[in-house]
Amino acid sequence: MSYVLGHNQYGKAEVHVVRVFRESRESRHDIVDYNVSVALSGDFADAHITGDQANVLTTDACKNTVNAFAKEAGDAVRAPESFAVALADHFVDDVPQVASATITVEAFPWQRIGDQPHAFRRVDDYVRTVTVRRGNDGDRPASVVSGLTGYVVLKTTDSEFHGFYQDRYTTLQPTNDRVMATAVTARWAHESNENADWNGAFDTVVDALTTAFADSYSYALQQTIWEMGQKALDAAPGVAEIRLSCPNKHHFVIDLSPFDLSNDNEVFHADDRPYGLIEATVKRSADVDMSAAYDPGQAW
Ligand SMILES: O=c1[nH]c(=O)c2[nH]c(=O)[nH]c2[nH]1
Repeated sequence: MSYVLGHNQYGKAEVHVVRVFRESRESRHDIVDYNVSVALSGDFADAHITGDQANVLTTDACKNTVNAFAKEAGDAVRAPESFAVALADHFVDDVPQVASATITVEAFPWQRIGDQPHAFRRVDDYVRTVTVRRGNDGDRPASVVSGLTGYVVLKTTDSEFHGFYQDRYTTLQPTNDRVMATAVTARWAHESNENADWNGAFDTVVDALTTAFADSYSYALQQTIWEMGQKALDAAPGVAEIRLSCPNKHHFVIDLSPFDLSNDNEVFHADDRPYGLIEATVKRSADVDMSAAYDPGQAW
């Protein structure tokens, strides 16, 4: 039998690097905290087929590159998007056998404590995410997808769910007043890989998502994420589409009648599983197809 080697990629995963920006010990410091993964494709078949490693840039060198770029890439390091673009450009432009690079970053947010110049606290509201993909075909500049995951939001009313399809397994009672909660995962694809203010653009989208969740009256989580996606596109003109993935974190009203207590949507069991999983993409037009930008490796 003869077989064919299909898509293959390799690199160092989860290089966790923290960069402190400081002029001196006394100056006001800033930090970024990134978990970076590198995946390279190209002329690497021999490494698999014959065991010849002549073309293999070691994953150890990939790790070293991430760490060195945390210093060398200057202000690009201040945003995970520009850091990932700098890394992708380096691997594709400077390592001849690399045909494409996918850089993914988890950026952990830190907040200054008060106005203290050197002290920070980790903020666990969400983890910011970035995927940058770059091929060596000049017509395909790096694509940039920003995002966040684990952003938990809840509203205590202004949420209804009724009028749904009934079959013989349907037992859910309709409601015109319920808690709605979710942990938002959102990823949005940019039209360009250049932005003078990636961090500001990220904050703009998060603010739009949050405000839309809070302000929209909901007849289903589906309707809410459609609102959230639209508001994000309204706020961020450079975003071509946004993908939302939102678990419905069910809150069930606990029956307190055995204790002669009323419960007018006051005491809930916060269930963790199973959960409804509601997902949607909101695009600027039907023609937008950004699928390759999200692909973890097969599309180039
Ligand atoms: O917002 C909701 N969407 C659903 O599709 C659904 N299904 C369900 O059981 N509860 C809910 N809530």
